[in-house]
Amino acid sequence: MTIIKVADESEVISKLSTYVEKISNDAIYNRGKFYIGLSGGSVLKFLCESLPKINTDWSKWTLAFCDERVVPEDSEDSTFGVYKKQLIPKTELTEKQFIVLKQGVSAEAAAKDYTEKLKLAFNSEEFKFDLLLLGMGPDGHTCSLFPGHPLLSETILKVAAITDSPKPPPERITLTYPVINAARNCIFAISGAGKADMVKRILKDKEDLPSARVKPEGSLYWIVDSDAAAHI
Ligand SMILES: O=C(O)[C@H](O)[C@@H](O)[C@H](O)[C@H](O)COP(=O)(O)O
Repeated sequence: MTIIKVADESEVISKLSTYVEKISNDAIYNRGKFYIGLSGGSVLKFLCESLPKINTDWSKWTLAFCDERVVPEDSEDSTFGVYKKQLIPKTELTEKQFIVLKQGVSAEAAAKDYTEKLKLAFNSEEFKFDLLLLGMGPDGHTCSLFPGHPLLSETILKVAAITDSPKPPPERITLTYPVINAARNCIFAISGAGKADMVKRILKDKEDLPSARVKPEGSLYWIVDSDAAAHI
């Protein structure tokens, strides 16, 4: 694990650009494609600002979601809805490159459908992402994997439904650890004093919280600004 401490949120955003640029260009050079998993919450804002700055072959990108809220795409709670408005117009990406949630069905049906879409995108039963961009909530959750939730021990499903998310909205789909930990790279991007206590509990005290269970086969980076890193 590499911990990268930076001064503030704008440096989190510029570090993210540097890492995503390098990882995407390596993947495209070595395998001709780049598979990335995006998150919502504060990471969404970081990515909408940092991705348009990078030099890459956008046509080789496939974009999926580490988790997504089961809401209509035009709702402001839809993670894809925000990327559609705030990222696509600033890059050469097209909507077709995003693997999106099926609309108008239950969380469980959406999770099954998403699994099928990932199988097609990867042309495999194994979903090996080049990069997952992750956020961490103040309770230590990542994706929609919350402390104490039974989904933490899911080993069969690759994409699971959750209908009792403590963070609203309650219905979501999420990647599970077998997929997260198969990734070639995972990056947490964390900013602000509100995350400082949890950053310490995870990175210093090594508490067994959901974000601490992200231990990919590949590389793991935590980009943390000085407010979030205050206690480490
Ligand atoms: O749907 C969501 O909210 C996200 O996809 C989620 O996984 C997010 O990354 C964490 O909840 C952290 O969010 P914050 O960075 O806003 O605390």
